[in-house]
Amino acid sequence: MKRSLSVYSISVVSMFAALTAVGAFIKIPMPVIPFTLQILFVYLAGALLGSKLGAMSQMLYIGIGLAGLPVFSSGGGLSYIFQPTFGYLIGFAAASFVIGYILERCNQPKLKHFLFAHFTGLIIVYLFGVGYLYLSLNTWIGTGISFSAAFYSGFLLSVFGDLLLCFGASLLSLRLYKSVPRPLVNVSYSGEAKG
Ligand SMILES: O=C(O)CCCC[C@@H]1SC[C@@H]2NC(=O)N[C@@H]21
Repeated sequence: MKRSLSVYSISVVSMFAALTAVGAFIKIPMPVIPFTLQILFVYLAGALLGSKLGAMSQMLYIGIGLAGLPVFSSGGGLSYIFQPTFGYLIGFAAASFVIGYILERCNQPKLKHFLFAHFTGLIIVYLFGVGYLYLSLNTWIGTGISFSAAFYSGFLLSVFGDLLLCFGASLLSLRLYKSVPRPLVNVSYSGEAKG
């Protein structure tokens, strides 16, 4: 069966790309890496849109930013791939995919499933983020940083806030999960699933 993206799924993918951009504007400046709300929408995209569309929303977000719109926490443009925070953005796409993938394997996900999926997503975001931060600062940026300093500024300073968001996103997903028609790829705009 050929699966096509419905107007509804294109709309929700675009909406989550836009919400992640809003999350980038809500930020608390910190040394090296700002604290932002982007990860909240990564959690929700994976949980509510599923693996493919969740990842698509984040890839759309990255694409819009690389195309030049200033939707990232420090602007946008193709050269953003050289920013030390670019690894987190790659992590967003990977994390939303994995969150959706985990939840697609649960028949009726409960709070513990959302918590587990979102926590896994958090680990993925930080693996990409801290790895890229360390690599970029020690190569093309040339500032030179020890791994413990990268771990401190790229993980420790923000992870507690992201754990709170993980909990909040899990509660919210539990409430909203049933109201999102599934599978989203072949749902018409009226919300009816096509055979
Ligand atoms: O340049 C960007 O737009 C990406 C910023 C990434 C910020 C990361 S996401 C995980 C961690 N939690 C935060 O609040 N900030 C960092």
